[in-house]
Amino acid sequence: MITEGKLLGTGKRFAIIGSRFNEFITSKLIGGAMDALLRHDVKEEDINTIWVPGAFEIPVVAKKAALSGKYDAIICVGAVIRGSTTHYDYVCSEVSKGIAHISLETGVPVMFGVLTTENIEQAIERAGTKAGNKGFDCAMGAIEMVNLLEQI
Ligand SMILES: Nc1c(NC[C@H](O)[C@H](O)[C@H](O)CO)[nH]c(=O)[nH]c1=O
Ligand SMILES: CC(=O)[C@@H](O)COP(=O)(O)O
Repeated sequence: MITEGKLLGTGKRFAIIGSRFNEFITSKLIGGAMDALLRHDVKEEDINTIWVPGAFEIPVVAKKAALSGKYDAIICVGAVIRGSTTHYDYVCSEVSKGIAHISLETGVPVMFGVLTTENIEQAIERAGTKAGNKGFDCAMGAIEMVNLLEQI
């Protein structure tokens, strides 16, 4: 019987990929992810934080990380905030599709922690204020997925 995923990251290795666009949000998401990992028995030396220019660049780096065999899970965080053109739609669509595809293609859990918001306020709310920290949540999901996949 597959038990509910354990919430310990003992001995597991994680990559956190953050996009520098809206860095003031991404840095909070990375902090939340680090907090979750360290609180659940992951060693600091087993966490590699990688910065990319924007969310659109996350998938290519996530794919290389997943194929490297160096990580048990990959946590992708960033903030795509709608502007005045349709660029937002294309970035969000490609980032989400890309991340999902890598997970399925490689079998490595690649967590989608990229905020896609209508405005800055919504992003701030999800980066450690009244709506929690999506980076923390994604890291907890990563720990659960690593343990769960070991049991299947
Ligand atoms: N507007 C946002 C972007 N745009 C930049 C793209 O992600 C990409 O870096 C560029 O199109 C070059 O390939 N990125 C974000 O992460 N957040 C945004 O709000
Ligand atoms: C998500 C984006 O790419 C967006 O912030 C860019 O802003 P704009 O659509 O005003 O060029």
